[in-house]
Amino acid sequence: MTALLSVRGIEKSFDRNRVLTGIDLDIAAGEVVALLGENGAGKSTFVNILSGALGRDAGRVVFAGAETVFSTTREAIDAGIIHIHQELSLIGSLSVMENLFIGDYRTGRSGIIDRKALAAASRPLLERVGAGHIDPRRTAGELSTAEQQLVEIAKALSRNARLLILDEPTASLTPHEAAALFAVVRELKSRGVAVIFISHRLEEVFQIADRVVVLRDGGVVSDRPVAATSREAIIADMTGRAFALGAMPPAIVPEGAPLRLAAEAIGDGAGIGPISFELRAGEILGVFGLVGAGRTELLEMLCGKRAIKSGAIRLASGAAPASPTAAWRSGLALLPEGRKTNGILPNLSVEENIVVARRQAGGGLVARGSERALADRLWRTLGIVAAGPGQPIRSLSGGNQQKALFARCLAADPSILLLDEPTHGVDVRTKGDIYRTVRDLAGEGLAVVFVSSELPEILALASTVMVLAHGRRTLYAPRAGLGENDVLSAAFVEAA
Ligand SMILES: Nc1ncnc2c1ncn2[C@@H]1O[C@H](COP(=O)(O)OP(=O)(O)OP(=O)(O)O)[C@@H](O)[C@H]1O
Repeated sequence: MTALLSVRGIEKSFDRNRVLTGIDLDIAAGEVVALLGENGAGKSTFVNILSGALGRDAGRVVFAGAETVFSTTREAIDAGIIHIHQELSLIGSLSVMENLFIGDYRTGRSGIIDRKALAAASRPLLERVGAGHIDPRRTAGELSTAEQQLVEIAKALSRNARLLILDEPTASLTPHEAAALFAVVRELKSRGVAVIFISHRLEEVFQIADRVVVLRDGGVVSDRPVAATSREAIIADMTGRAFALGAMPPAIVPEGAPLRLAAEAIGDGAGIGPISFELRAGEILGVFGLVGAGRTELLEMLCGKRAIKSGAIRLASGAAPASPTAAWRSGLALLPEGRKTNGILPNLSVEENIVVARRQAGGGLVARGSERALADRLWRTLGIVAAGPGQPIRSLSGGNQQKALFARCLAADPSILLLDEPTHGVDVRTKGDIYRTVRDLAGEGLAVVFVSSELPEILALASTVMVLAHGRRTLYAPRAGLGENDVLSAAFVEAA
C-alpha cells in the first residue's frame, strides 16, 4: 500500500502531562479509518496535530509524498487535510453559498458579489454530498445540524480535500441522517478521499470503517482491519481489560413514591405541546424523539428557561421556577445539551465548574474546604481524567468536560435531575459510570428526566418512556412491556 498519510512517532505533552507518546499510523487514499479510544486517550490532540491546529513535540508526518509541518490549519487545508469538528464552524448569519466560498467570493465586473454565480457554483457542490435540496441562498444558521454538516463537507470538497477528519460526526444526527452521511462517506471513499472517523458509537464503526485504530494513554494499542476485530476486542483494547456494560435490572417506579413534578398540558405557544406527565421520586423518565421533536424545549420549559404559554407545572418543592436560577433553588438541576455553548465556564477550573451550581442552588456560604471535598468526591466517583481539580476545564478532553458538568448537577444536591443527552461524546466505560450513577441516585429517591437519541440507552435506563414527535407526546408508558419498535414507531409518526 502506498500511504497517502504516513505518521511516525508523534509525541505531544501539555506541561508535564504526556498526552501522545509516539503515534504511528498509515492511511491509504480511499481508506476509512475509525480512530477510537476512551475519553482523554488523545484522539483530538492527534487529529489537531494532523490538521495544523496544534504543534507537535516530536515525530514526522508525510502527506501525499511530502514531509509536512503545518503551523496553521490554513496550511493543512491547502494541502488537502480538512478537519470537521464536532462543533460545526459555519457562520450562522451568512448564507450557505457565502459559507461555501468564504474568502473566495466571485465578484461581477462592478466588484459586487455576483450572487447568481455564487449560487450556481454552490449547487453542484451541494449535490455531490447529497444535499441538492438545500437552497444555497438560505441562511446557514437555519439549517439542521445534519444539513450544516453536509455543507461543511461540501466546502471541504470545494477545497479538494484528500484527507477528511470527521470528529464524532453523528453525535447530533438521527439514525436516518447518519445513514445519509455514511452514504456520502462511501462516495468520497470511491473517489479516493481518505477519512479519519472518530466516534464513540461502536456499531457505526462496523458500518463504515475499513480499519480500526485504538488509542490508549496516548499510544496506538491496536490497528486492525474491521473484519478482524469485534466490539468486545475494541472495548478490551480501549479499556485495557475485558469489560462489559452488563445488563442492568429493569427500572421500576417504587410503589407509592411521592410525586415530585406534574406537567399539565404544557406548551410553549411555538409548536411544542400540549405535553403532560408525572414524575415521582425514584422514577427515571426516558424521553426519546428525533432531533427537532421538542425534547430540549421540554426541558427548558421545566427549568424556567422557556416560557410556558399554556398549561402548568406543579412541583412538590414549591412554585414552578420562573428562571433557571430559580430552578436550581427549587431543586431542579439541568445538564444542558451542547457543553461548549450551554455548559462549561471555560476559563474556570474543573473544581469551580463543579461547585458553581451549588452556589446557585443557595449553598453560597459553604466553606471553601467543604466545596473542595465535594468536588473531590464527585471527581472520584465519576473518574474525571485531568491533571487535578485546578486544571482549566477547557483543556480537559470533551468527554471529561461532560463528566465535570454532570458532577456540577450532582453538587447542587437536586431532587429532580434533567439530563439532555448526557452521554454525548462519552466513551463506553464512562457511559456505564453515568448509567450506574443515575440508577443509584434514583434508588436514593432522585427523580430523573433523561433525554437521549440513543434508543438502547433509553430502554436500558428508563422506568417510564415518553416519546415526542413534532412537539407532541406520542407515547407515554412504563418501560416494562415496551419494545424497540413501539418506541421507534412513536418517534416516526407523521406531523398532524
Ligand atoms: N490545551 C490543553 N492543555 C492541557 N491539557 C490538554 C489540552 N488539550 C488536551 N489536553 C489533555 O490531553 C489529554 C487528551 O485529550 P484529548 O482531547 O486528545 O482526548 P480525546 O481522546 O479526544 O478524548 P474525548 O473522547 O473525551 O474527546 C487529556 O487528558 C486532556 O486533559
